[in-house]
Amino acid sequence: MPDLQTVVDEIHRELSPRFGEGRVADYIPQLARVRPDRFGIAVQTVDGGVHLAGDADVSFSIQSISKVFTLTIALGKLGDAIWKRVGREPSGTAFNSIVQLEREAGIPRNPFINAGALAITDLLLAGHPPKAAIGEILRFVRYLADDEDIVIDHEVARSEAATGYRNAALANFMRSFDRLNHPVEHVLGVYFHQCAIAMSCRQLARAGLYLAAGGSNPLTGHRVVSRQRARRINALMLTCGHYDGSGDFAYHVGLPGKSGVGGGILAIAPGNASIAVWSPGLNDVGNSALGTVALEMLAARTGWSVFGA
Ligand SMILES: NC(=O)CC[C@H](N)C(=O)O
Repeated sequence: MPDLQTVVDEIHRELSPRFGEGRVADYIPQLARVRPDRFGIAVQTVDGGVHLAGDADVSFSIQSISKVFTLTIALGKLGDAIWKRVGREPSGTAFNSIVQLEREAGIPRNPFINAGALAITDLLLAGHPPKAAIGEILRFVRYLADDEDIVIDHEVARSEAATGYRNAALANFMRSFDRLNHPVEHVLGVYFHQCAIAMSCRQLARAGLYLAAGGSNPLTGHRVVSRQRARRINALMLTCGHYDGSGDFAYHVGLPGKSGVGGGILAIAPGNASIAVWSPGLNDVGNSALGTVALEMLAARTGWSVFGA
């Protein structure tokens, strides 16, 4: 096993001529104006090592990566009952697709596509006004990362709401099948705020550590979920975490991962490390283009692919 800091530095150096590749999300101005040549990587190992390169301490919009954290909260509250509301199969469709919802009676394929995340957010609203649900999600992320400085970018949340016609359509459609218990505006409000959480690669890698370390955070000693639950969340990330690019991500990288349209990816090397990369340029399916390449290089050089070294 080569020295991890050397590996991370080499990936950063070798990719630097390609910084800016892909297409930055432009559906809201706050994402459209992010510099496309940003690149950060953070590797947080289960034994406490942290290896950073590039813009690893610059905050970005975690967007759909938040779906891992809301799924974890929902499982903690309701356990396997959540699977009545959302499936566990890859969708093979875009993250914001509506087509399967009609055929499948308003039950989204998995918790990582938008429709599935909205169903999970609806569950988190039980007994809470939207503000409290948002507070709970933020507190949980801070607890995971052991960092009270993580905040929500309210400008991003407002812009998401102003342009969120697709998400509103998905939520209304599910509501028409009686698959949401709370008002559509409440579900959307919470969802837009969870997407607007801003974190750096360093913070994100720390927040994901419980998934790499059998459900507890070895830095804080906190048990977050059971070993079995951590394994299962990783399985969902592997099969569904990159939408209709999940098969390709598994093929090239071989790690459970969750992408966000802000250009971040959280990847888990079970037993070894939690990894966050950020490069805002996206590929055709809306996943970070260079982020995926960086993780492919990391997995190849460390032998961390779950399919074998
Ligand atoms: N892929 C993503 O990161 C999607 C999140 C984005 N806020 C949306 O709901 O469309």
